[in-house]
Amino acid sequence: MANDDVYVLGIDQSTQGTKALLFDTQGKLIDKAALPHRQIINERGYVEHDLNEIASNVIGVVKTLIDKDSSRAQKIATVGLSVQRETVGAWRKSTLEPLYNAIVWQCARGAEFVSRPEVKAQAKRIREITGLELSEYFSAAKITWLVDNVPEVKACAERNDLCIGNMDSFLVSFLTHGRSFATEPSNASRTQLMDLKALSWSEELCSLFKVPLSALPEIKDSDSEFGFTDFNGLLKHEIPIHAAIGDSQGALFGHGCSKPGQVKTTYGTGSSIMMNSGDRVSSCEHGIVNSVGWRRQGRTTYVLEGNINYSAGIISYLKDDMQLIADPSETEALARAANPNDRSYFVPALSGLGAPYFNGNVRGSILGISRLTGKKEIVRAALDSIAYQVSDILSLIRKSSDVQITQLCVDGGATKNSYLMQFQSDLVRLPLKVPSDAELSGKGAAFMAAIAMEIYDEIILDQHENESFFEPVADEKEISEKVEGWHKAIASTIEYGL
Ligand SMILES: O=P(O)(O)OC[C@H](O)CO
Repeated sequence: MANDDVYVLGIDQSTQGTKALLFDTQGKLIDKAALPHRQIINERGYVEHDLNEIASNVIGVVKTLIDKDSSRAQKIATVGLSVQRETVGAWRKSTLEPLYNAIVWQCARGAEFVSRPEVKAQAKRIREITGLELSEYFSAAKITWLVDNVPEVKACAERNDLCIGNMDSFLVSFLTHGRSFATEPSNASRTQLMDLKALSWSEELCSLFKVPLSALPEIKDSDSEFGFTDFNGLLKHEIPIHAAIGDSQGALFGHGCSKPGQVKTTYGTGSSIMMNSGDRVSSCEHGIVNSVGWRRQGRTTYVLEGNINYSAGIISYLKDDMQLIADPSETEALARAANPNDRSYFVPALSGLGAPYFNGNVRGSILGISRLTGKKEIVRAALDSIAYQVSDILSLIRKSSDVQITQLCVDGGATKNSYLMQFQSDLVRLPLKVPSDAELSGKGAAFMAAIAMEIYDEIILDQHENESFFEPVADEKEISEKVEGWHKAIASTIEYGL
């Protein structure tokens, strides 16, 4: 088959849904399909996903693409998988039958275990081994919960019939009908079970978190051949799954941030701010963690990352809960029309504050209101809070690394808001690059697979079309006064919350 007659597939299995993206040999996105899945949330706030529903959606999105043009069934040459991170499942090795729903990254059910004194006493050691703060956010404590609460998990472990893994290894198992069971370091580094330098499972941590080591997948390079699939007969032939990556790292790769010092921010419900930190694990400030970006052809790229609990999600809150707006697109005009003399701040601690404050008890606030403060000003303060939080994390990343940052690449729905993008650029004093393509995570996975298969040349990572830029223009003194006000607002909110 001539190389100009092939397509590359990216699967983006994220928290809210599953997408299939089809790229041509020039790397142009030619079609996509998406399916949502249920968010299963119980009265205790535990968050789960049905693994069978997700597996069937992966097939469903590929089917939609094939149904539109059946010639695609023989032209797709490879697939890369990008997945929500930390979410973890357990299934039978022999039948692939899930033993429980996947426990989603947002789910705090591991909190009791990580707060036990004997576990907390290991926090420093855990950080030394994994680069991560001890937290129920990562997969390890979620697995502990599965082992302690789902009898079949223990029983299958005893019979050597257990697989435990993140969404990448689950999909690899499912798509290859159990012939492969493998993960890679960008996902494994978010489990809190992987030795960040050795890139292997830590026996010490598996024992601490009661994780049966033999049930964990093999850790391969991110651009390895993970096995072959024909998507349950949808394709005319089996194709190699030639990349797997965590979605945030996939977006970094999709942005083309392949050099140290390159940074991206994703504006989702929360935000991940991530910098390529090169081939070494850096020492970093409290609030920032080290993870693996990817390992390709035997070479590891590390990243520094900070996460915000509530960033662009505040726009949905304005719409659904406060009912101040009918549609997110209204926020830009409202913010631009806001009174410049209004000094109100919106601290969006709707589910506590993440990095760098890490305070789960604090509740949100709106401060500094006056007769100047109305709907427009509240909307602007909410948008500004997104940019302030990103800027706080970026300051920590800057302190953690001596590599100079020269640009911030951004993605996610909120990048359409040019008021927000301009304010972000003014705050971080960096040019912002907004790509025209919205699907950075799936693109990153697809491109990684296609480069590994020599369908694309590495140079494709630097080729972007129709991107837009924002340059810092605001007066620096004015910005630093605003930032000072923001930090006072945060401090007062935390004081009240405690
Ligand atoms: O599915 P997303 O895009 O919300 O990303 C989830 C992250 O990977 C969680 O760490």
